[in-house]
Amino acid sequence: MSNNYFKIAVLPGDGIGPEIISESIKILDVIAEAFQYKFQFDYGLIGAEAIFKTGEPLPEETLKICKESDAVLFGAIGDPVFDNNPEAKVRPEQGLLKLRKELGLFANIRPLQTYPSLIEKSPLKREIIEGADIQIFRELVSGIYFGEKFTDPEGAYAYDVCKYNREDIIPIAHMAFKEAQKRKKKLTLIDKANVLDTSRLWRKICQEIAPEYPDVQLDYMFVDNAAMQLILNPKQFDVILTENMFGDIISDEASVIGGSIGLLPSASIGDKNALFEPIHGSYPQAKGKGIANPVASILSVAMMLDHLNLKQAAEKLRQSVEHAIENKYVTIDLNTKQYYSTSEVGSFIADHIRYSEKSYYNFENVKIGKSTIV
Ligand SMILES: NC(=O)C1=CN([C@@H]2O[C@H](COP(=O)(O)OP(=O)(O)OC[C@H]3O[C@@H](n4cnc5c(N)ncnc54)[C@H](O)[C@@H]3O)[C@@H](O)[C@H]2O)C=CC1
Ligand SMILES: CC(C)CC(=O)C(=O)O
Ligand SMILES: [Mg+2]
Repeated sequence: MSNNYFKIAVLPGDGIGPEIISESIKILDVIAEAFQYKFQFDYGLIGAEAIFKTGEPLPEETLKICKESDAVLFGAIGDPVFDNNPEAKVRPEQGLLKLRKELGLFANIRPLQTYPSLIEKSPLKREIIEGADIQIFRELVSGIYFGEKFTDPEGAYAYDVCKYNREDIIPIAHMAFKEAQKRKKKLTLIDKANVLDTSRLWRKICQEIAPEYPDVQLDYMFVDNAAMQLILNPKQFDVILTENMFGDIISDEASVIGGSIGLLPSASIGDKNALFEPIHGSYPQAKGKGIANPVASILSVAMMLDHLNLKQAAEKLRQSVEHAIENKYVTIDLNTKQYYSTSEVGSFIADHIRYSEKSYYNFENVKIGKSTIV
């Protein structure tokens, strides 16, 4: 990887995937110009689109592009054709799961923050959510999503096995402890150790590792209680560490604190590869309507820039996203009375980067799209 030239694998996927990814590419083009970087975009098929075109949810060619990249930018996969057909053997989600496994992306980091101008938009009360700031570390390549599975041909029973090895837990646990050291020094392991052997293994390993991080307070919480505590008192959390399925579920729940799932980005990190994706899915009901919030994907780009060590560009991008949100330049999920389209929000953020980097930014220079006022 040279200092200013980066190969980015781009996998738009299904549903709103292509729409949000096209806003992220718009942003990367502006960042390339403003900061003198060169991004080479190599596009690949994945998910339902890949099944329809090739018969496979993750074609070999896509995997090759990803393995040869400095980072992968992923949109979303999933299509009602498969969601509504339990008999389908080849499914879009298999493409994403296989990609995560093949790239060894063991840690999925999902940051959650609140924005002052969105506090009133949340169904939760101001005093509960104001200032909430949580980093979720979700294990991504083991557990029940990857265990042995079976469906009885007669349809009488089915099972999915949840299995964890020590080696699956240790690396992500260290990452989470280290992150807690940089923050408020509190790590909460969310599990179901009162029932599950796998959860007891997670607790045992965290207890073994904890003495290496004496400044970090390690807490435990059962996942059913955690689902409640996240809504009752999210400010009690700093860094959360959890297994694959619990992390999937509680992070969608936690997105309500920020105002919309359309705001939450993520980084999936492995030893050799890294992939950046919103936490949401393909939101098929919104496909082609221009209403999807592109911010989760755009903030995933900020996480990608951090990973590529382009910290200044990442910081500028985050400032521009905040500027858009604070100026109420948002999609319909955040303001049903006055809203902008997916591409208008992307352009507003891109223009803010462009003009403020050239130091002649003022609000007049920014193209104001036509908002819809209800
Ligand atoms: N990483 C991925 O690619 C994921 C894929 N999926 C797939 O996506 C499909 C739809 O799944 P759902 O359970 O409906 O989850 P979803 O995350 O696609 O949508 C759930 C709800 O979240 C909101 N939402 C999601 N993204 C948004 C955005 N960018 N802007 C504004 N609002 C947004 C909408 O209200 C939507 O009805 C399924 O096929 C599922 O398997 C689901 C989760 C993750
Ligand atoms: C669609 C699944 C494979 C994953 C999921 O829901 C997620 O990673 O958030
Ligand atoms: Mg999910």
